[in-house]
Amino acid sequence: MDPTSKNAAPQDRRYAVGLMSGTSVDGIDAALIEIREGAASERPEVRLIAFENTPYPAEARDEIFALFDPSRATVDRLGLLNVWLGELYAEAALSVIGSAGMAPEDVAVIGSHGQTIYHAPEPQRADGYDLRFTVQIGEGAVIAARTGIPCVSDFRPADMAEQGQGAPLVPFTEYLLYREERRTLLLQNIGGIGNVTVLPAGGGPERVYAFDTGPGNMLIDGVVAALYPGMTMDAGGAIAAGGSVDGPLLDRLRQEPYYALPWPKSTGRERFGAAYVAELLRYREERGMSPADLVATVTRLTAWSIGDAYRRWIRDRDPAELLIVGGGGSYNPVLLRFLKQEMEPMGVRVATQEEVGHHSDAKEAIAFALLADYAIAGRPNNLPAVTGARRPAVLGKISYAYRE
Ligand SMILES: Nc1ncnc2c1ncn2[C@@H]1O[C@H](COP(=O)(O)OP(=O)(O)OP(=O)(O)O)[C@@H](O)[C@H]1O
Ligand SMILES: CC(=O)N[C@H]1[C@@H]2OC[C@@H](O2)[C@@H](O)[C@@H]1O[C@H](C)C(=O)O
Repeated sequence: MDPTSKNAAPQDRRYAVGLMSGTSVDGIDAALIEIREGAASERPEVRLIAFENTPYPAEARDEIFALFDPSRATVDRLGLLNVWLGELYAEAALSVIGSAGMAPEDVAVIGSHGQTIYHAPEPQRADGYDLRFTVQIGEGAVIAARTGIPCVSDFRPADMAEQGQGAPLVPFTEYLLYREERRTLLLQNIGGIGNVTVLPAGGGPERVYAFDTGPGNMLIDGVVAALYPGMTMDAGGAIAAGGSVDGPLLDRLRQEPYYALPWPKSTGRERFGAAYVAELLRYREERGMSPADLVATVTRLTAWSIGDAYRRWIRDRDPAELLIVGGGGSYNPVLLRFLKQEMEPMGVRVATQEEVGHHSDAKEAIAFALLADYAIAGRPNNLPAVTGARRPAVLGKISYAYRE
């Protein structure tokens, strides 16, 4: 094929960087991957070459949290943080490339998820239009300018423009990379929010579905940060291990209407953020509950919500053999123990990404590298069955770099 033709196949072997900064705002994940076209280009082969996590500077982290409150997210602050994060993301990309002894010229594309500041996937009626929007910041033009590498960013709006939820996007790459002929797999990410992807045995892309199960670490982190000054997470589940689950509170929390909503559905801080945590803290004070008991209870709730999602929406249609847990929650042994107690009686084995030969932390960054690789080639990279979009779309906005 003429390599200059518009339809030229992408280079056989290429390198891409993926940047992810998730809803828990713990930092920037950067993955450098090698992509090779698989047989008949059906399944790309991906190899992780380098991975780094750079914590956000405290100042930037504080500003991100401040802007989660829409009344404080004025255009001047949002505009500034957008380019500020662009600088931080560019540094993270250059650093992971350097760590592998490679140069920016070796890398074909950067895919940057950005920082979600606000997500409003349900249509809002205005002027006769049904409007959905989502705000991810971290300016792609800055990333491209600093690195000299084309950057694909802002992936979600193109899916929403087709009436999709704009989330979750990672199932597209999970389908490419994990699907099996004989086993139905559940891929459960426990980040800030929890989300599950169902890959039915031997099924095509139209059989995949995925949705947010509810809180991931968001409630655990929120409660810990409020009750244990200086801490941002329940590292190793140490606090939950010393507490007991409060049955009446757990029962009450299970009534949250989100769990009973049918998919497609997605959620975020708007539902399980500061206001929700403030209510939990009030309840604890009124009842004189110990801090550790509250942490244990929200840990149990998080595991329950994952089991509940399987019981309610998945088990009857796609009985699964294995649930693979990824995201920071897989480093919390108490959460994992509770999750096993939920899933194993239903015949689903629980394993971590590491236990099946992958990397929990790098998974989403790898996904955005691969999504960018599709975007830059003009190939559709959403799963309409998953997001609810009415048709496939090419997600991501491209900022080209000027190369001398
Ligand atoms: N050693 C650990 N012990 C307990 N919890 C941990 C540990 N390491 C990470 N976590 C939890 O994982 C969270 C970060 O998870 P992750 O990086 O997967 O989230 P994210 O990518 O920001 O979120 P999302 O996937 O929802 O966008 C931390 O905030 C913390 O709650
Ligand atoms: C709007 C947004 O940032 N959503 C995140 C969030 O964090 C987990 C879950 O909620 C998922 O829907 C999504 O991220 C991943 C990367 C996704 O789109 O697949």
